[in-house]
Amino acid sequence: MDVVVFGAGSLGSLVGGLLARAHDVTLVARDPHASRVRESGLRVSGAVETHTTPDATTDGANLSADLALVTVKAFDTAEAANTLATGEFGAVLSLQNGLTEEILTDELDAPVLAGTATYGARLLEPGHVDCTGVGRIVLGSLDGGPDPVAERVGRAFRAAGLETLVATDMPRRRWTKLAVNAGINAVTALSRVENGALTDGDAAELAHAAARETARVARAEGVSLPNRRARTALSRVVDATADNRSSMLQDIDAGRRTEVDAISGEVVARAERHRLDVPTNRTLAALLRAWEAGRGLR
Ligand SMILES: NC(=O)C1=CN([C@@H]2O[C@H](COP(=O)(O)OP(=O)(O)OC[C@H]3O[C@@H](n4cnc5c(N)ncnc54)[C@H](O)[C@@H]3O)[C@@H](O)[C@H]2O)C=CC1
Ligand SMILES: CC(C)(CO)C(=O)C(=O)O
Repeated sequence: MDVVVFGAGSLGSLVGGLLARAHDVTLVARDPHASRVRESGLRVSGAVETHTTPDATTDGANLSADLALVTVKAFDTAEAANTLATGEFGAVLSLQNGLTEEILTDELDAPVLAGTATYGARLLEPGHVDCTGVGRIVLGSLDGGPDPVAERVGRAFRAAGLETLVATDMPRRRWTKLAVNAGINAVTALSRVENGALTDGDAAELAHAAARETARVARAEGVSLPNRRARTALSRVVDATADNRSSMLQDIDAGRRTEVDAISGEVVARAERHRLDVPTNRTLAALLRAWEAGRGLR
């Protein structure tokens, strides 16, 4: 399979590097990472050790491939979609946090698949990505149900040794992940604590309230996500990732823009469409956006 990875930073370099063990991969990345990969290949270290030689470019326009994998940060999705629209792809798959697929479906003719990734990745230096944890990629039809394109992509991922599940219930999985991120990411980022601090107490209650509100909005969107399921998912992720600093907290630590708009902000935006009030997400989004504005990041 030919694969273009649009936005090869941490996650895109890891997944693209692993896919290059079995497929023709082109990374769309920034320099100096792109030029280093072209010169010396891509080193993957940590939980998976390998060295592969994907192609790499800084120009994502006019490319064509069987699959475009979108791994830019959520706030770069619209620009990525505009650039990808100049090319031709058999399918497009996002592995980003937050609800970004709708931005891709608006711009692109190719079928857009939904995906989630629990692999951990960190770009250590140009040409070198660390796999901080082997997780799983789950992908499938954006609307749910069986999908031959998703099956084909799943087989290609597994052929390259990536842990991959093709699921028929992506709507519920996307919203469950959003509920978990709306709870954990926003609360840990604002209170500067590891995920494990949300095991109990007031901060945990706040995270669960954000997840519950998200589940309510999911149901208004026609997705069956009971509060109980969102609560259990959040508690499981807190336990499984107790020592993690969430990606949003890492962004705050590094003084970078966060993915608030695609997580808490998206819950608020969708709630408004259904005339629902989501006061916890509204407050969390406002505080995160105020932090970004105060640092000139928005
Ligand atoms: N890093 C991780 O372990 C995981 C990340 N994710 C999600 O994956 C997405 C990406 O996260 P990271 O890889 O950590 O972010 P990152 O910031 O390391 O990578 C994104 C890359 O896209 C590049 N980029 C953006 N626009 C571009 C353009 N027009 N042309 C070329 N390059 C462009 C940026 O320069 C950056 O290197 C986020 O939504 C994140 O939440 C999900 C699971 C795990
Ligand atoms: C699952 C979780 C909350 C792990 O930290 C995550 O997705 C993130 O940090 O973005």
